[in-house]
Amino acid sequence: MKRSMEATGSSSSNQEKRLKEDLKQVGYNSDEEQSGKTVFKRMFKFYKKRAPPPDFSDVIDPSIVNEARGIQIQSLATNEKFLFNETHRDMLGLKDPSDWKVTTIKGREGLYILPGIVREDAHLKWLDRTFKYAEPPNVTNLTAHGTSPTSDVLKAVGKNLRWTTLGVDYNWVTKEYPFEKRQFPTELSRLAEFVCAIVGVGELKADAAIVNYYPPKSTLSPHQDRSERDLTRALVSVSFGQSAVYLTGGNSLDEPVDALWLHSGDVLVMHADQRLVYHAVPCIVSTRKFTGPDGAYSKELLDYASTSRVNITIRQVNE
Ligand SMILES: O=C(O)CCC(=O)C(=O)O
Ligand SMILES: [Fe+2]
Repeated sequence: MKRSMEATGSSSSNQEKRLKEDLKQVGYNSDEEQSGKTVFKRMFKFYKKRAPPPDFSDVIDPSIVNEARGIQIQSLATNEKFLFNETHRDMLGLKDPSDWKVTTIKGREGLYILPGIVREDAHLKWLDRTFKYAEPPNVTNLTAHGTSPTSDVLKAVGKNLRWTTLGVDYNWVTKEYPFEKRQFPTELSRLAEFVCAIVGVGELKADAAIVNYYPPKSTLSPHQDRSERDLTRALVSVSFGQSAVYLTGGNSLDEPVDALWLHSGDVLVMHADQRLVYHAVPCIVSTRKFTGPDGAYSKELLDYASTSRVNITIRQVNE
């Protein structure tokens, strides 16, 4: 996969220039500037920095067309085969696909961003669910320490929760998925199946998900998701709560990197040449407050939603 530097306006030399200027501002000397870090690691560090906060003016807003950066937005032609029904509206909380828009980036064929396709009234319901997902028998980062609660996860350990694996459980140490699987939430497989059908990236029989919980200062380091057994299948990610700067690069850490905003209710699809690219979340940025209908959600959930972020990546691991 090669990207046209001119077309996207985000050539590595431009990025290098900005990063160097920024490094100078924070008092790094030229030896450290040339420390041999990859383009991706420098970008990650740039956006991770908190004091002073980074300049976000280069972060792409996927809901705005930007010719210079190669950002295109299209409506999705809805096909009668995928008629929107009550399940999509009520269980998945999706907007009618005739209102969906899909954003693509020149040179990143296979990457799709669907801004705000989850209905406003469904964001808190999804966030609430993500803490139910963290209950046994599902595995969390706290399970191995024996501190994963059996109920009221948010109230009990919300600040320490980082991830939950669902369905076929990813093994973070061996970076492998086992062959056995547990029951997988229907709403997640339906969401991914529906999105993939509408975007037109082939079938996805989702059987695994990783839920990442991001309290305000947390990050996710640059990585590729390559352990799923069939890498021709798309990966579908959906975000809730506060916004993230999402970095998307190439198949190596030295290729150009784009920074995108991902907001609550946005879906991102990685497919084809974009399925294996390095990506990362260097920072969470507070952009909105959640109030919700009176008494419908706990104070803890409203606080979490108003300060933190949750992302679910839905995957097909087995054939
Ligand atoms: O939080 C995100 O947007 C990305 C999560 C991710 O890359 C992963 O779970 O593999
Ligand atoms: Fe990932």
